[in-house]
Amino acid sequence: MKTTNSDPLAPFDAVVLMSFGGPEKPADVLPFLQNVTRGRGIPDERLEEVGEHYYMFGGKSPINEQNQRLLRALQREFESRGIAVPLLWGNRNWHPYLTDVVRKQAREHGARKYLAIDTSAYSSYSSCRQYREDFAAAVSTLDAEGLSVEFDKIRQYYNHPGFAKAQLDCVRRGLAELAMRAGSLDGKRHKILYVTHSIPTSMQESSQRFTPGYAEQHEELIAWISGQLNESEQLDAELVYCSRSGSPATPWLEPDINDRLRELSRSGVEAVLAVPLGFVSDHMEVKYDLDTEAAQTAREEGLTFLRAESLGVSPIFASGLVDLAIERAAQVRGEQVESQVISGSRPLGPGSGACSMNCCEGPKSKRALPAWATGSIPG
Ligand SMILES: CC1=C(CCC(=O)O)c2cc3nc(cc4[nH]c(cc5[nH]c(cc1n2)c(C)c5CCC(=O)O)c(CCC(=O)O)c4C)C(CCC(=O)O)=C3C
Ligand SMILES: [Fe+2]
Repeated sequence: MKTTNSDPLAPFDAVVLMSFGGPEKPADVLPFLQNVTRGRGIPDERLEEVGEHYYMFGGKSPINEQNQRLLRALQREFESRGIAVPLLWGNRNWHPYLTDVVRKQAREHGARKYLAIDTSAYSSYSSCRQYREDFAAAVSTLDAEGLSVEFDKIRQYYNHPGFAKAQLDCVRRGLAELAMRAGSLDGKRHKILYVTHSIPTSMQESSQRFTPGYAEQHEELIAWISGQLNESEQLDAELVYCSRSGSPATPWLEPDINDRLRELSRSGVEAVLAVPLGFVSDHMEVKYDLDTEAAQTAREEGLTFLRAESLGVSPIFASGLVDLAIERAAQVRGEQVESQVISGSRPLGPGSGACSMNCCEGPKSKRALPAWATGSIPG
């Protein structure tokens, strides 16, 4: 992206890669799960079950190492563009916590204005607004300690060309592998399942009040990817969900990938390429819910199951994130910026790089929380 400013990230004093966080060792698992589910009404049985997923992988989530790799990729991208702003890493649910990282930076370097790059591409309470609540909590905790800080964040980036092209690459490589294994691709026997994290249908509804909703954003990206694939790469594709939690009485987005695999197998499908579209790297959901559980379901059904790579530290993805940070900084400086989006999509928000003030409203219990309204463009 072209910029006339000598510091393309001005007025920000630091950039923070903001993520979910995950346990490092078995003793971390329970306190981590308690952090995640505080006030969220998740049944104890579900917590025990999810705890088992972590113990199965030695009590260590893959997410922190993935974030450290992404951090290094972003740092390299900063260096190649001559960006000297410090790059930090903070989490919502585990060390290093956002508030601790920002406190240190504010104390030691006087940094006040932070721009967050978060690891969620789509709009929803869990993937957008909850991060803004984290910023609000950090602001108020640090304010009480006499430290004044401010946050802004890049927009949700499901329709940014960097993210989208990096996903397309993963799909293409997955299809090539499927073609190699099966001899060739076959529209009748092979299928693409795009997989994302399920959310309660109430959360889906609140995600679509001002912008295309969580599910619709995935559908837009899937349509774009399908349009980019060659004729020889065309397979039927659909969106399915994983990682449902909460009470069975609460409706969540469906179909679940396991249910869909069983149906597909019974309708004559022989091989499936699962694309983890909702995850930017190999999180526990990818390692357990897809590579372990869904792979097992497929085996039981006699289906060939291939999992496309997740983005990880794809250079197109990392460089896209830096473009998004530059875009946001320019908007905050009041410059006219053209938001880059894939064809058939439009930027979120009326001229704002971020979600609108009232988007992605959370459950009633959380509504009183101040969400740091980046861009603060109402509605
Ligand atoms: C949309 C979405 C994303 C994608 C956007 C983003 O990345 O932010 C995401 C990411 C993640 N979710 C993660 C882990 C968990 N999510 C849980 C629970 C929940 N997730 C939800 C939604 C999402 N979650 C929801 C609606 C709940 C129910 C409770 C509530 O309403 O808040 C629970 C509690 C147990 C359970 O019920 O499963 C755990 C342990 C990890 C870390 C994985 C690792 O360790 O690698 C990551 C990256
Ligand atoms: Fe989650």
